[in-house]
Amino acid sequence: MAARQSVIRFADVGQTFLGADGKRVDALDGLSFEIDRHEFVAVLGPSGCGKSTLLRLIAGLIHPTSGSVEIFGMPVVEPRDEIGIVFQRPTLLPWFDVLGNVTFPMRHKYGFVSDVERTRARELLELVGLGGFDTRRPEELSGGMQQRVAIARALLLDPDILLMDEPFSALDALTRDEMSFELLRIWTERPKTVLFITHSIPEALLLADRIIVMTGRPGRVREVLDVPLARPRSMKTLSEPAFHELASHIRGRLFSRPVAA
Ligand SMILES: Nc1ncnc2c1ncn2[C@@H]1O[C@H](COP(=O)(O)OP(=O)(O)OP(=O)(O)O)[C@@H](O)[C@H]1O
Repeated sequence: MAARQSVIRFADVGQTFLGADGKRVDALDGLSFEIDRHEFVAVLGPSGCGKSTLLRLIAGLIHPTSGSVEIFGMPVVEPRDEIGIVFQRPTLLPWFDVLGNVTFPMRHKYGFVSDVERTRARELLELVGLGGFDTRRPEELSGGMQQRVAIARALLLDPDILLMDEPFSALDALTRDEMSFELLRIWTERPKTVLFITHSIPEALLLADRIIVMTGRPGRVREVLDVPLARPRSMKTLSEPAFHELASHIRGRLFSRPVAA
């Protein structure tokens, strides 16, 4: 069996912000966990518990007030190419066509896009099911299609780590299920370490190897749960008894208060 390799490591991380009213907001407190290479980990927690903050820490967009955040054993000091990010909204640039949007990270980083990268971008568009859509404008695409473009863009620099912040929450329920299965297919074809933030217990169970369940603010780890559901997962997975047992367990954890130590 291959040795486990920790890719993301949070050690006793605390994050405090100063609100607009000058009051201190403790967003995270004593947060510790590790994520292994090519693991798919979902993060579930009540609104405002610091899930996006956790993602921004990994992305190097903010720095922890206390504790340490490491990627591949090195503290995160700035945004890195090893990380691709997909947000809730696709945030496509309306003045670029689909290909221009997917290749944007290259243009932003190097000031130009090579033919090799254009070819790679077209391959990624095939991968996300948008082959032949290169010259379309974002406004011509549905929400699900735009989010596929955002996923292709996040994969352009071939990141080891994919951070996804509620990427499907703005989509209708059917498209959301479809996108979940698409993401699993992409992850199988191009293994990545994925951290996926969601409010949806079924979505977390369908996608993840492990689920980090957080407490309310300040966010801490309430439980890290293995998801032993067989892969490949399909619509059938949703009706497995184990799926329902896990969902009800998580629901109980999310809606119970922590017991004082
Ligand atoms: N830059 C900031 N300045 C001040 N407060 C902030 C800042 N960023 C986040 N916060 C606060 O930190 C807390 C955690 O925010 P965060 O967005 O990480 O939560 P979340 O779990 O992602 O929320 P949701 O599930 O509603 O998206 C919230 O109370 C938020 O208001």
